[in-house]
Amino acid sequence: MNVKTLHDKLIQYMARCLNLEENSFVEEYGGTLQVISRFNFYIPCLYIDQIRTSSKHADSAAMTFLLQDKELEGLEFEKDNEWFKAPVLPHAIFVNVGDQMEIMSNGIFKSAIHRVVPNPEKERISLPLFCGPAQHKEIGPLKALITKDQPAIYKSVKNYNEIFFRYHPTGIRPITTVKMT
Ligand SMILES: O=C(O)CCC(=O)C(=O)O
Ligand SMILES: [Fe+2]
Repeated sequence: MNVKTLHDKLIQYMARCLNLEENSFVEEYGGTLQVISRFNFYIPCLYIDQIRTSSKHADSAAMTFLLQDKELEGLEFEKDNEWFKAPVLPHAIFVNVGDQMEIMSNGIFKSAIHRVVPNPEKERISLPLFCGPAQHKEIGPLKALITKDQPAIYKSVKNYNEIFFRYHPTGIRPITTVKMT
């Protein structure tokens, strides 16, 4: 199964979980899936507290597929102000919800806040695939998820990656800048 097939299946199931027509998210993407891959190589590092704090983020993508280091843990997720370690599961693909899925689902699927804790002695690698709509496509909360009781909480956006990389280094959580006021 290739990445597009896996990705599209997953967002079809996610649409069905919300009682939506199964292609609702696929159609919001406008027919193009953009996949950006990155190879993360973490050198041994003693500045554990600084890196732990500065690496906190949620991904800009809609969905991230992440292949983690086969031996070394390091990834942690935040829930209710507590941090939880992602286990080392060789060859497993971790799936994260990113900001663009939070926007399209009108806040129902929350983007996962995570961070990486460096190891003082060993190198670590990871390979994320950031999947989302093409950047020229405007996306927003799906119409079927906007009601009188639950109005749109996010604005429609284009090129969210640009917004993300403008705000992320400043410490402002990028998704908060596209909230309805
Ligand atoms: O290295 C990891 O396990 C996570 C990397 C990550 O969160 C990212 O590249 O956005
Ligand atoms: Fe990430």
